[in-house]
Amino acid sequence: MMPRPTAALDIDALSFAYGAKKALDQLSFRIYPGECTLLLGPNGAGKSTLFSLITRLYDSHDGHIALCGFDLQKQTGQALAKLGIVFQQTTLDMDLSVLDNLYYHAALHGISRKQAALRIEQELLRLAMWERRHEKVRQLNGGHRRRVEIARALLHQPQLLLLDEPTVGLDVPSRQAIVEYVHQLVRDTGLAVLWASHLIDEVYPDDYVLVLHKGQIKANGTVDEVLQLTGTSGIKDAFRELTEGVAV
Ligand SMILES: Nc1ncnc2c1ncn2[C@@H]1O[C@H](COP(=O)(O)OP(=O)(O)OP(=O)(O)O)[C@@H](O)[C@H]1O
Repeated sequence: MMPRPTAALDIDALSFAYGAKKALDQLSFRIYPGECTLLLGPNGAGKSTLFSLITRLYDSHDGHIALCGFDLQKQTGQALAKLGIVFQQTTLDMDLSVLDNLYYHAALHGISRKQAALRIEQELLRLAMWERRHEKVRQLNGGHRRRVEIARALLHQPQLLLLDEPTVGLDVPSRQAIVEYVHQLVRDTGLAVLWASHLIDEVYPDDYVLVLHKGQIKANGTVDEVLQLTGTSGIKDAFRELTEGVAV
């Protein structure tokens, strides 16, 4: 058997508390290149806390996080260089053009102008946004703004992409386009994705599913494995079963 590649994200016995309130309790899981993992959890499950720890907004000395083999605590710069993120709230500059937003971000990452031009063209073409590159972000609809944010998160060629509910507030066609685009990207480039979502219908059959509830992992596996574990025939029912009657 071929040895598995290094995990893009390796979380080991990770815990975190806000004062006396435990938000994450001994989380361990891995995501490998070319895998899309949907992180499902009801309100308060701990999704935002987990993302804050992976992006190092918060720090935990209780457990370990490694990105592509780099320890987030000891090799922070190398680890974070492997990470791209799209936050729930847009962080684009509304009054700059699509291109200027992307050049600005590339400069922050130390990418040369020439290299940035190549990367920006590649990502905007892939997202069908190249034609709109001179438009101000303010003129774009929500779905197109999201695409620009995804392009931006990919400019420095990360190996792990974190998506924090990227389709919230979008209409169905825009949502479907983003879900399809991200899955295509995973298939084509071997990117690893951790996608926090409330929307069960964003799960594809070959995705991995991680169900978080009250700071603990309730299930972690392929869609089929989670259905088997819960004895259900749909991921919606499985989620309900695992989170004990919490409304989806
Ligand atoms: N700053 C904070 N101070 C105290 N407790 C907090 C703080 N932030 C989150 N919590 C608590 O930690 C737990 C996990 O919250 P977290 O925001 O990570 O969940 P979530 O899954 O992202 O929820 P949502 O889907 O509502 O954003 C919850 O019980 C929450 O009340």
